[in-house]
Amino acid sequence: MENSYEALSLILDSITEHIVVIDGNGIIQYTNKSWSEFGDSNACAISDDWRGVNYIEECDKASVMGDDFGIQAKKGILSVISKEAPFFYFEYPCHSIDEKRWFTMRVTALKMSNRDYFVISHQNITERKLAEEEVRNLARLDGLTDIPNRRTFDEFLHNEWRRCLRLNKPICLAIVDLDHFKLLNDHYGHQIGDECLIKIGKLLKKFACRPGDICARYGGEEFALIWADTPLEQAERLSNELLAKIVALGIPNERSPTDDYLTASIGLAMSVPEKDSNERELISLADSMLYRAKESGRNKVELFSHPEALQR
Ligand SMILES: Nc1nc2c(ncn2[C@@H]2O[C@H](COP(=O)(O)OP(=O)(O)OP(=O)(O)O)[C@@H](O)[C@H]2O)c(=O)[nH]1
Repeated sequence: MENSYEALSLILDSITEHIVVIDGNGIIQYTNKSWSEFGDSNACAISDDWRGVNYIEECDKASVMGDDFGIQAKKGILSVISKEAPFFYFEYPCHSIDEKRWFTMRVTALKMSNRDYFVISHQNITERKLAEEEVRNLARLDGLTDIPNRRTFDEFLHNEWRRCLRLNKPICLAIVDLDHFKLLNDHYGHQIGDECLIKIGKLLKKFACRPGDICARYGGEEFALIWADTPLEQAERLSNELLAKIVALGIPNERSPTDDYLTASIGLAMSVPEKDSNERELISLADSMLYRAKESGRNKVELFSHPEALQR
């Protein structure tokens, strides 16, 4: 095969990685075709007129415009130029208006004609990132109802508890347990039971809309909702609304001794987290309120809050 500059340049132009070579001062010496094409399609001014452009300064410009990855890229390039690191590698998001995208950036040193150069290559890793995101989502969600699972719920509550502690804000937890669900399962079959759980999951999603909210499948026919930074009266109103919506689904449960249609009971608890307290107290309070709701007739909300929290 021909061993010429032209042949090597054609080879570099044929690969999908975006490659740019800079000198020790950051001045661009070479770019391959993929690099220029990517620049063109993303309206980068330096894509075709790159001669004399300082790549490191371009990273600076990106960071001034709020791109933290520009700062990381610059640090990485400088660490290889100063021989502090043998190479630099990082993954960064670079989303366009209509598409999620991720890239890797790799910086390696290159000695040519006794001069130091640095090869910076960018590779599109969007496919891998989307697959990883999908796996992460599957691990976070309950397989039947497609809402967060117990593990996600526990993590979320732990974080929200600490956030509300820092901000001195109230946090509410509602444990929602379907009434006489065993009778529904036994009478109509497990598959119909599953369909009910899916409907309840869909409904719960509508009750967890803000960033501090979550709904989750807590156990078999038990669900949970967290409403962070929410006063008890508002959580009580939401809980009652949820019970009414469950009845309005009109799911028959004719063997139930308490109602002809599927209902639920809710144990609701509110707390304003304090130092040395933890979220387990809130869970056990909501649990005991749920027990009370079941004991006192079902299809109702029982609530608890620390008396001092009520005064805030
Ligand atoms: N179809 C279906 N049923 C489930 C699932 N997980 C739990 N269950 C059923 O939920 C029922 C829960 O029964 P219990 O704990 O006795 O509660 P309950 O009948 O709702 O009675 P109360 O809570 O006292 O009103 C059991 O029959 C479980 O088999 C599931 O994934 N699918």
